[in-house]
Amino acid sequence: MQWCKWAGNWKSRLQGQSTGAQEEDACEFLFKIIFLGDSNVGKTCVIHSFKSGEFRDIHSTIGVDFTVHSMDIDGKKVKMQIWDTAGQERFRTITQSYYRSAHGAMIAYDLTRRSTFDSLPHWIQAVEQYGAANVVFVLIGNKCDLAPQRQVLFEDACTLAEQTGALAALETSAKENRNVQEAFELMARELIVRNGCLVHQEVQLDPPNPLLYYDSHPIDEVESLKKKSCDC
Ligand SMILES: Nc1nc2c(ncn2[C@@H]2O[C@H](COP(=O)(O)OP(=O)(O)OP(=O)(O)O)[C@@H](O)[C@H]2O)c(=O)[nH]1
Ligand SMILES: [Mg+2]
Repeated sequence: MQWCKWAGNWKSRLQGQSTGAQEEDACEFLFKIIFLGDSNVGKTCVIHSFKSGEFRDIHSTIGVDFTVHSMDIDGKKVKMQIWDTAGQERFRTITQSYYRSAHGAMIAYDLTRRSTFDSLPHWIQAVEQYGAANVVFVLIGNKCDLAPQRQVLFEDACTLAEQTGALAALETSAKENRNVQEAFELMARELIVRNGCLVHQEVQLDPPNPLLYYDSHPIDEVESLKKKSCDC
């Protein structure tokens, strides 16, 4: 099994205690997450898998889509407002305007297509340029169910994560629903630590193209988050 080499002091961030100030326990959290990456890497499928646990073949995104999914983390209700952007070049100007108020960015590549990994520095730079300061970002190598066609080593993703200050590098499969919940939980835990208590009014709900709202699903224990690479 490959193990993810998290960048930074990830262990303490996954312990749960690091959010332990008593006043936070009563808080609800709302975080805006932007999902970026080249076209066809599987961004929309990963989001759908996160919400429903199911895989569905989906048409290429036009512009930006929006959805909300709730999580329960150590008894705290965390709403993840997810902005799914189109990877196609022709939508870049539109999508960049959605970076501004994001707390976190999931930057995805297709591990069977090297060119999508080579694009990551571009996406990271765009987050730095158009996003707020200190946006938390995670590198997502999707389609790990297609391991025989792999063109990107997991070690390369970990190295890039470390070099660029990413919170982590993970490999996911939207098709087999692997590491998808964990990727979002990792992001949520980090954002709780960094942002503390957020009121809903701080993030405006102004979706350009609303999708469905889904109920919350309890997610797995913290320990399982430490094993976040695919078995592929
Ligand atoms: N084998 C496999 N195929 C996947 C996976 N995730 C997505 N796909 C396929 O990859 C293709 C692209 O998926 P999308 O989710 O539409 O990709 P996207 O990144 O949202 O693309 P844009 O909206 O154009 O930016 C589809 O044919 C999916 O069926 C996965 O985990 N494994
Ligand atoms: Mg899409």
